[in-house]
Amino acid sequence: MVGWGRGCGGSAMDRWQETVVFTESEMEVQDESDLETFLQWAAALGVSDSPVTQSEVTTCPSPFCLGHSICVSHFPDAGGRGLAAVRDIMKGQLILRVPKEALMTSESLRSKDKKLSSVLCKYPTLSSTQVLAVALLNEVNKGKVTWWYPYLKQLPRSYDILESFGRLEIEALQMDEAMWTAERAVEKGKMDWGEASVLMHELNLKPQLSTFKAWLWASATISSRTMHIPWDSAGCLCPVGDFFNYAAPGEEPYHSEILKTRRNMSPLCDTSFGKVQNAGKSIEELFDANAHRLIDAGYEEEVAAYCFYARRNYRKGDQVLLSYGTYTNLELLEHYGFLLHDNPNDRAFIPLEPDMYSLCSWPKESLYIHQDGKPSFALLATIRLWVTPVTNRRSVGHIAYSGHQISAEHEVTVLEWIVKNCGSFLGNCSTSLEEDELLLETIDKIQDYNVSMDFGDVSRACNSELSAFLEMNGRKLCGQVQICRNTRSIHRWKLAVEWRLSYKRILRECISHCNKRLEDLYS
Ligand SMILES: C[S@@+](CC[C@H](N)C(=O)[O-])C[C@H]1O[C@@H](n2cnc3c(N)ncnc32)[C@H](O)[C@@H]1O
Repeated sequence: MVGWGRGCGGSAMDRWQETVVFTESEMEVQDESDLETFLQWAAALGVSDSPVTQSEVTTCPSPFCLGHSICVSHFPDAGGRGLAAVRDIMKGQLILRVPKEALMTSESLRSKDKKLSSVLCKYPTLSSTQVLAVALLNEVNKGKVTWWYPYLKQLPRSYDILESFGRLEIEALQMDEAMWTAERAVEKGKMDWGEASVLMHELNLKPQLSTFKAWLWASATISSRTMHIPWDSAGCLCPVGDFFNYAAPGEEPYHSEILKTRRNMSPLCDTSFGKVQNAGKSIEELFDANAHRLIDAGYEEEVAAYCFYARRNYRKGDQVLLSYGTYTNLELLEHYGFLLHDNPNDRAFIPLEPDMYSLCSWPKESLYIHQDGKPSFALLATIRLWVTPVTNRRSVGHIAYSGHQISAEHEVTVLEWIVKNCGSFLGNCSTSLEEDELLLETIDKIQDYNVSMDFGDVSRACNSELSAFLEMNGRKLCGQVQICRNTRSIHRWKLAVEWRLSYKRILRECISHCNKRLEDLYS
């Protein structure tokens, strides 16, 4: 348990600054009284679902409620701390409003800190995300005296985004594409930190707040919690608004496409999707006008607040969820440090012959397999052309491009090609799908760290992975082992194994999808 202000050595403040950022080996436990203090702080700033001014803020019915719609609650299987409906909520209703004064942005932090502002002016080449990371660490450096203290104490102590993955966790991803994404994220983190180090030194940050670990914390806070604002590409930290856990957006194609194009703007950027024309309307009119909007949330200039709306109906007690955007599981891991076991937007790629990529004009990223195992339109069309003799491709190209099979006989070749390639891809992985399932069970047992256990069931391939992992954490694998207690590291390893397993399951689905189609064609 993280001990706020307890234990010996150093001041309580030093320990807070250390634990808020660095605790890797211990369970995260949020203190209820801190949460209550934070919610009172937020309510005093006008964080509520009521379209009222700060002076009119009403008292909350429960210490963990904000306004009349939501309260902070815990959802162990769906994101941990989150927000629950305290009444039945209708799609489109306003559920939370966070005034601009309560948003933490680079601008708001700079404007109240002359030193930060003057030092930042000397480093105009830093990216807006680097600036926000430095400003955040600078705020943590102030300890209890910062105005943001109640909010900062609510931030997670550590994160599981790819940038924070170690060597073995990266290797556990197994697929080149994912390992490369993780390596790139780590390198980028190191580079960003290196570039900002001089500035942090100039700000006289405490040594523990200038380390790469501290940087990772700030960077992950920004990656997983900021919301889109129009005036700063780093986004803003939105107290209470950042307690909403994620639900994948619905499968409506129009919706998904738009979200996709907006995704690169900022994490949680989906939240400004579909802004309505608000000019000249009163606050009440604006809230009514939003009843039929599609979006979850966005910053609304006219009311100077971040406003959140229910994207569907909720029953009292349900978790109210937010769509941060359309993400594959790898993207969720990269930006948010979690994945969904049933993610409708997940996808898998199989290696194709180099010439196949140039065969059609579709981008490489469009040649994938959907989560339900169906090949994407572009992948299927590409394979249909590929298995066609070169001399015939010109004459049948238009059929392939239109998404139709060229002939039943030809389609058999296409489907057999897919089955064979998915199969050989799975066969080339260092562990099988079944071995990964078994390994996950073992990791679950390790996480139950009160027991000493037998690893007899783990396959040879997974056994070496398990040994390497335990050795890295100072334990030896010899039948019965004492359980390693680096819970964070185990959790990341588990995420990596879950990720590769979900990837392999897509390929297995693809094989059975193609086999079913083949049966139909043979019959
Ligand atoms: C914006 S915060 C949401 C609130 C967060 N649970 C908290 O306690 O502060 C985003 C983080 O919540 C977690 N999260 C959100 N949705 C999740 C989900 N559906 N499943 C698992 N974790 C989720 C992830 O750790 C993610 O990085």
